[in-house]
Amino acid sequence: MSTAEEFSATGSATEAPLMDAEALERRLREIGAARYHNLHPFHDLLHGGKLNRGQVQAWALNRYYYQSSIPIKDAVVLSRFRDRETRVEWRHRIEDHDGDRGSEGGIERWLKLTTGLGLDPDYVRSTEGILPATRFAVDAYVNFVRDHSPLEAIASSLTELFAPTIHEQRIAGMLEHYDFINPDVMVYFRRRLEQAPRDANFALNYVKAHATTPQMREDVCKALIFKTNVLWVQLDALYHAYVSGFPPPGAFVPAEH
Ligand SMILES: O=C(O)c1cc(C(=O)O)c2c(n1)C(=O)C(=O)c1cc(C(=O)O)[nH]c1-2
Repeated sequence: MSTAEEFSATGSATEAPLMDAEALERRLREIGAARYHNLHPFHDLLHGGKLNRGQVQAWALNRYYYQSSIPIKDAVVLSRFRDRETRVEWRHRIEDHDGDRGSEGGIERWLKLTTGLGLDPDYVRSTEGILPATRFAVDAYVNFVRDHSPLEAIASSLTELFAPTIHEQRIAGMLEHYDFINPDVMVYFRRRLEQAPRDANFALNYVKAHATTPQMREDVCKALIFKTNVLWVQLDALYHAYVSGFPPPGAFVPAEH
């Protein structure tokens, strides 16, 4: 059933708002259960210890582009709100990733991982070796929050509802299976275990309160589907390049195959 059909079947603008909000949450959780990137075969390989160090390097290098674009995306989200309360709530997301003078943020924590994996931080920061599909997908996310409604911009962050489970799997799986991974380089994910639930709960409560019509609820669901696709295609591209073995011209080539 499409999201449009589901909402015309289960809700109307005249129904009690609480019911509509609960139906929306159920639908969002169904979308995550069916489409989140924890289901992607690349993650099975990564968390199950089936990749070599070069393939893990390729994943971390590409993922840096996502990490470093998140605060840019969040600055765009913030710019969509005239309402001070929402901006005040949202701005810590930028600080979480950028840190501050004298305090480290998520981007630096990510560089601990890439450096621990043996990648030169200047090379990682340059983003020169990333896959074209990584760049296109991540840029599409930034453009989405600029070009869609502020409600959809917030809704597109809702994949974070499902992130803590995958972060736990990743910490445990990678520490268990790879001798080149140690707890120090996994600090990024440990920190996200506290940050992601707080952010996801705000976004969920926001869309439940502000998506007050069937069309708005439909738009919220579509924004989440869009975002699951942003995540999924990045792993498709990594799989094609580094598992199937077809890196596109100009992309990072691991020393270890
Ligand atoms: O490792 C992951 O699987 C994963 C997924 C996601 C996500 O679901 O978008 C984020 C993160 N990590 C993450 O670390 C992060 O900071 C983050 C921010 C956002 C967002 O959309 O604003 N998603 C995610």
